[in-house]
Amino acid sequence: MRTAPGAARPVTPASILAARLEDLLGRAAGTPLEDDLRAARDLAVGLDPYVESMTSAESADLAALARATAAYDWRDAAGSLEQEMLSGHVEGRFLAMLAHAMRARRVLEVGMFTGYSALALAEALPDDGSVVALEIDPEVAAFAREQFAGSTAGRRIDVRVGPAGETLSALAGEAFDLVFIDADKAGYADYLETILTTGLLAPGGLVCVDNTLMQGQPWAGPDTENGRAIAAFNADVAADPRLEQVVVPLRDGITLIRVLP
Ligand SMILES: C[S@@+](CC[C@H](N)C(=O)[O-])C[C@H]1O[C@@H](n2cnc3c(N)ncnc32)[C@H](O)[C@@H]1O
Repeated sequence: MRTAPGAARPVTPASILAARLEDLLGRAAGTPLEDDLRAARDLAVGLDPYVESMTSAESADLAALARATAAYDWRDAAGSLEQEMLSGHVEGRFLAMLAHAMRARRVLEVGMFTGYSALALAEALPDDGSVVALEIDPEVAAFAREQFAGSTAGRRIDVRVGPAGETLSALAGEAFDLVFIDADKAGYADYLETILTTGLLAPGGLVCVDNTLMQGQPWAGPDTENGRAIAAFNADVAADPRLEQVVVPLRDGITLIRVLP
């Protein structure tokens, strides 16, 4: 279901919970549960705004990119693109913080959409750093390139258009300090395996994988294709003796993965 410009729907476990509690509170008006439900609603509804307000602000370039993405009518776009795909302020700051902490120079993104996370990462790199951003959809890649052209750090982003399975193979021989996987969920397992086994991850490098909570579907349903893909991916990573990982419950979940020495 693609929303009208500006009217984003809840797509994270916390925002879905908040919307459900809001609905329950409306239905419980005048009952003995009303006060307790209001307290639960306030806790859930206030979480994201509080986290946002206590996180360093996004750059003017990122704010403009987010505004342009929200203003665009994705109902006309091919495929299943929608404004809710954009990672946004807090996740962008989180990725940038990781890039800074690691002193990353080379970053790889699998699944760029309109370029929010690519630009957030590019802003965190030194002048000679670069982000290689993979995207299958040529129209959204053109949208992102336009945004990058009007930004300060956009020149550090190298966009490669095509199916990630193919563009990853073409990158063989290059090594990246930080890899962000955020494309089709059914492809995650293959992307991670390719990255781990073809030298794309530099020694000491980190892989970040987005949407690993998938709106709560792996533990609370409903049963969807994406939910099943993420549940299987998470279980495989958890059982992989080569890896150490932590699932960070930020937005829709980000798993950080490193290869054990
Ligand atoms: C969740 S969005 C990425 C959001 C982006 N990282 C951000 O933070 O704003 C997923 C993107 O992956 C792209 N994608 C889906 N399947 C792909 C594939 N096989 N190869 C490359 N990109 C793919 C989609 O077109 C979409 O733009």
